[in-house]
Amino acid sequence: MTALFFCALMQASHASKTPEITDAGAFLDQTESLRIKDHRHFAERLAQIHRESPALTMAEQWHLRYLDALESSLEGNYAAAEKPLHEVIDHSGDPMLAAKASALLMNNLAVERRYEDAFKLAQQLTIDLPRIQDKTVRLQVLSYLSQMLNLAGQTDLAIKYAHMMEDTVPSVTNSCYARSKLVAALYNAKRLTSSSPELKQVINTCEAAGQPILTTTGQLILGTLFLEEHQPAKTLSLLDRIAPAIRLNQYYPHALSAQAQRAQAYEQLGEDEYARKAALAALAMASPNDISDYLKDAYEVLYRVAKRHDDTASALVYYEHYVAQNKGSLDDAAAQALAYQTVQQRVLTRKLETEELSKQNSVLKLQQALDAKAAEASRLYITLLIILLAAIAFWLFRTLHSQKRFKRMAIRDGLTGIFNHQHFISEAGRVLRLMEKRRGHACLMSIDLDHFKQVNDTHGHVMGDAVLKHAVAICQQHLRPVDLFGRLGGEEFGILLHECCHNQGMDIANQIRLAIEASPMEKDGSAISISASVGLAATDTSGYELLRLCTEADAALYRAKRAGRNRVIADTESDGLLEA
Ligand SMILES: Nc1nc2c(ncn2[C@@H]2O[C@H](COP(=O)(O)OP(=O)(O)OP(=O)(O)O)[C@@H](O)[C@H]2O)c(=O)[nH]1
Repeated sequence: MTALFFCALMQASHASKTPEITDAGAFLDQTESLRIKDHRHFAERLAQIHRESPALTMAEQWHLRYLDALESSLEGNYAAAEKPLHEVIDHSGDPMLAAKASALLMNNLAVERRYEDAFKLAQQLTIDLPRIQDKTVRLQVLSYLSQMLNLAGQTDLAIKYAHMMEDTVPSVTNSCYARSKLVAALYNAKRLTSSSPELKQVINTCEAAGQPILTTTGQLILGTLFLEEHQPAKTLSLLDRIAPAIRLNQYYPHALSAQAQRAQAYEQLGEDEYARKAALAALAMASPNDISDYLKDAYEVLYRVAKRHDDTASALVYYEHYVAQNKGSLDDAAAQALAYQTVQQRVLTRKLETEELSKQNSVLKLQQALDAKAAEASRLYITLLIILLAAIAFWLFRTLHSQKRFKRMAIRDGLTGIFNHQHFISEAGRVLRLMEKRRGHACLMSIDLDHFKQVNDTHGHVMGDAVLKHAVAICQQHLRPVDLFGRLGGEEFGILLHECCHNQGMDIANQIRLAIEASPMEKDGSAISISASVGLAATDTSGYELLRLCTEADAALYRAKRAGRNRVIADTESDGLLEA
């Protein structure tokens, strides 16, 4: 019975005049709108546009090619339609036209029983569906999809697409198309009874929409349901009522279906002779190689009637035909279902492969992201480590520098850089103990600049500092690294000469004094004369005790001052003072 809906879109044509082609695009659109309503007029207009060959844009040329393919399809010449439809799909560059071409090609392929190719297109159209925004095209695609899925036994999907059709373009005609697909799917799903509201709706809507073929299709389904519900009288009454419309429509599947139903109804009523005649009338309509459910029903009726009347030979022949039709019909259904499953399986496999690839891709991406993060973290750690090491190094440097500074501050005089008093005394004590052990000699000098107060008073304190540094530098020129040199306070300095006896000490002290005297301080082109008094004590005359050496050197210095300054005086054991 599904076949009733299949390719049932052609309607008896009405003669009408063809206008002149002024706007080719509009002319093509109007022509397309006639494709179902008025096939003859549609064909005439196509012939006209080819005859008059108006100048067409590229888009119009593609549209015309599609309409030519549509015409071939409506004429049943599916082979002629296939190539142009493929060209429109692949090269027109117009997604809506390509969608219409795909839907039409899918329908043609199904009619030719090339189910696998048809379902491949159905699969693609299902994917493209959300992008098909043009409502008319969408309606057309949904209609073909519902039909295809119904063929494949996917009735739930077929019902879903039929509902979507009704929502797409609300109009009586579209409602008729949508409800036809819905009823076909519901019937196939065995969800219809003779009292189902959907059935009444489709008959009434299609009648109101002026769609006689679809109206009759609905009515024939009702007839079949009456038969399934064992109400043959109702079937016959219905068939009588719609007979004029069937004759007028001249639609072969309807005529065949009606005849087969009539045979079944008579058989159910026990009217075997009427049943036999009706079944033979059905067979008479068919071509020798036709395979259909209606022929199967007719042969079944003939077989049972012959059997009941003990016409075994005829019964056997009819039974063979019945089996052939049944097998053909079952084979066709099986081929449809198998093709659908094959395409679905391929799609599923591709999907799984894609998912697997995308999973692998995700893992790779994740890995890359992790690697990048790890590299970033490593860079961060390295940077932090470098900063930390730099901070530690800086801290160490600062600490060592500070320690060095503090150490220096602890042992050196801030102005002159030589040992301070405390460190000089401690070092001098150590060296004297060493000398005492080795039985070596050392000399302790106490040096004091003369009249230094006057330098400060005359030239200022800053100049006084410069003179102090100048005097220290002169002294250092006469000392060895092993000798100790310290500032004992103010303008007074101490020197401990290492491995040095009394006489050597006197010589060095004198050299220093003379050098100071001979090196006046330069200031603004004039010279500031300086001199120093020196007191000397030596271990070979005063022993190794530091306190005694200091006391004696100081006493000698005091005497040098009193004796007139700028001189060296040594304390001796015998005669007290010895002036150099
Ligand atoms: N510019 C400067 N002056 C200092 C420093 N320490 C001490 N003095 C000064 O040195 C002077 C020492 O003076 P005095 O003790 O009277 O001795 P003097 O003037 O050298 O006289 P005599 O020692 O008797 O020859 C004082 O004026 C101190 O202020 C210093 O670090 N810098």
